[in-house]
Amino acid sequence: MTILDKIIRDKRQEVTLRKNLIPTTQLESSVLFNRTGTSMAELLRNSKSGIIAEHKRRSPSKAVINQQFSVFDVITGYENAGVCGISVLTDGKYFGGSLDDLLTARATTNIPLLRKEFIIDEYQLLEAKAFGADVILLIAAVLERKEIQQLSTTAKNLGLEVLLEVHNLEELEKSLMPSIDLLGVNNRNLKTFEVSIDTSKDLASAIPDEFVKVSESGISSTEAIKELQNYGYQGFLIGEHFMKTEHAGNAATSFIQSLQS
Ligand SMILES: O=P(O)(O)OC[C@@H](O)[C@@H](O)c1c[nH]c2ccccc12
Repeated sequence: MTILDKIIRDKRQEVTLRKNLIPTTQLESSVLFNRTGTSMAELLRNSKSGIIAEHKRRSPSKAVINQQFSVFDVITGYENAGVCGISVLTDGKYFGGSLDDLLTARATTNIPLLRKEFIIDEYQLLEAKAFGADVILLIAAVLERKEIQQLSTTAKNLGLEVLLEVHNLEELEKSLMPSIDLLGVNNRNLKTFEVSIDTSKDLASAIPDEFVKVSESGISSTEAIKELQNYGYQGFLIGEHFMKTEHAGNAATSFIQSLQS
């Protein structure tokens, strides 16, 4: 059993419990439910740097990254750095995140927020909306085409943008559909944790132009970004490289400054 299989097995149990705890009617009565946010896809299309910075305390591949920061400080720092979007991990068991982190982030900034989660059920889309997300993640490695179709259509109807994540050509080919806004290539194999930005380069030409191309994971240099920009990437999802420093916001600031110079 891969780590990804374990995460999904646990996620199914968790979602069943959550559904019993908080009915959908309660999620729908959140003051955030009818909020219209800014489009992350649009910001990325018009940005020079295209950074999506991530709030990430720990991960199965790295254990602890940073447990000290407050969500408020990280989000404020990222906003001041000039990022296009912020990704907030909400999985508790493997990443130490929570929906409360998302809510705090929402209370802190108007920048588009991605709910970084293993989504397998429409209930999680309602949660995303109720806790202030603008974008949701769907991972092709754990979903069938039909599920991607259903979840992305529901997300769009809720006013959420959809970032679809793939790791190889097969996942990409099964996932292309009009209800996807952003196409993310994860440079990290979620089954083996191997990381290579060649994954983004190899898949670039197979991604149709209507999708905003996002390269995810393992990015730690501005050179890598410049290279990926030549392959048509407009979004760059960076977690560890910022979160492992003394001050995530300052790290993002100097990174974006050196990208623009
Ligand atoms: O910390 P990194 O290597 O910069 O990676 C960030 C982000 O891409 C990564 O956290 C991620 C990409 N896809 C995921 C799916 C689930 C959990 C986490 C992820």
